[in-house]
Amino acid sequence: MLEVSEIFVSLQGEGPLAGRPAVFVRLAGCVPPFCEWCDTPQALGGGRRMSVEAIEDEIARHPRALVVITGGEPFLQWDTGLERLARALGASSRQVQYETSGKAGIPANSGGFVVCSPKPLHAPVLDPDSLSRADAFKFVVEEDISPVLDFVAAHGIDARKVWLMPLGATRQDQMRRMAPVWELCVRHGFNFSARLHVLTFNDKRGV
Ligand SMILES: C[S@@+](CC[C@H](N)C(=O)[O-])C[C@H]1O[C@@H](n2cnc3c(N)ncnc32)[C@H](O)[C@@H]1O
Ligand SMILES: Nc1nc2[nH]cc(C(=O)O)c2c(=O)[nH]1
Ligand code: SF4
Ligand SMILES: [Mg+2]
Repeated sequence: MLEVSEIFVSLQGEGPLAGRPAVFVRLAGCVPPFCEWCDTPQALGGGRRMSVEAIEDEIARHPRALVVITGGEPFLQWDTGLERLARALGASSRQVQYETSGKAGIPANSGGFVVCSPKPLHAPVLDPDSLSRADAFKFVVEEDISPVLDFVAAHGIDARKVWLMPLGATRQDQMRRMAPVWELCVRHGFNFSARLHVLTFNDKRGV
């Protein structure tokens, strides 16, 4: 069984696969300390208990090539159902992409494209083996980029795997921070990620 916050169909709004049609499975529960600016506080506690088969059935109703598994912290539920769901999706023609902070670890055989969004306050609990399994890193930037540069240097991360994304759960905050974050990407040779769903729908949920 898995604790689910929501399942919805949309477009991937951020990161390396932005723009792609996708089914989103948002698993419930995260590891404290929570990010003070988390834009999905409804997913930090418990969710609706669903069997892996029921989630597969729900996903099957939406013929999208990409399944984004997010949260909360999805890998918290690896041993209690997510591994089984990942295997079932792997056996289908779907591509899986994970959104993770990395603080619950990243399994060796996730079978998907892992986008890790490390937070400075979690850095002490992130294990190097897990981080080596991330396919891309998406850092949320408010203003000061030095924690990102320190993290990238400490873990020897290739700039081509790094995306900077402006902090902000509203259109107004995104608009305000896009230019400075864009400039930081230009200066340091990082990729830029907008938050397309926020720019398009502001702080609406389930998009
Ligand atoms: C809600 S989190 C769920 C996945 C995982 N817990 C994580 O943090 O990566 C999904 C993505 O939204 C980002 N995010 C959350 N709140 C945000 C905010 N206020 N502004 C910008 N990005 C935010 C996270 O960094 C992460 O990349
Ligand atoms: N459209 C859309 N794209 C997203 N990419 C990652 C999301 C997430 O909350 O993990 C997200 C989300 O909530 N909506
Ligand atoms: S790790 Fe992700 S889900 Fe958890 S509090 Fe931070 S942004 Fe929210
Ligand atoms: Mg989101």
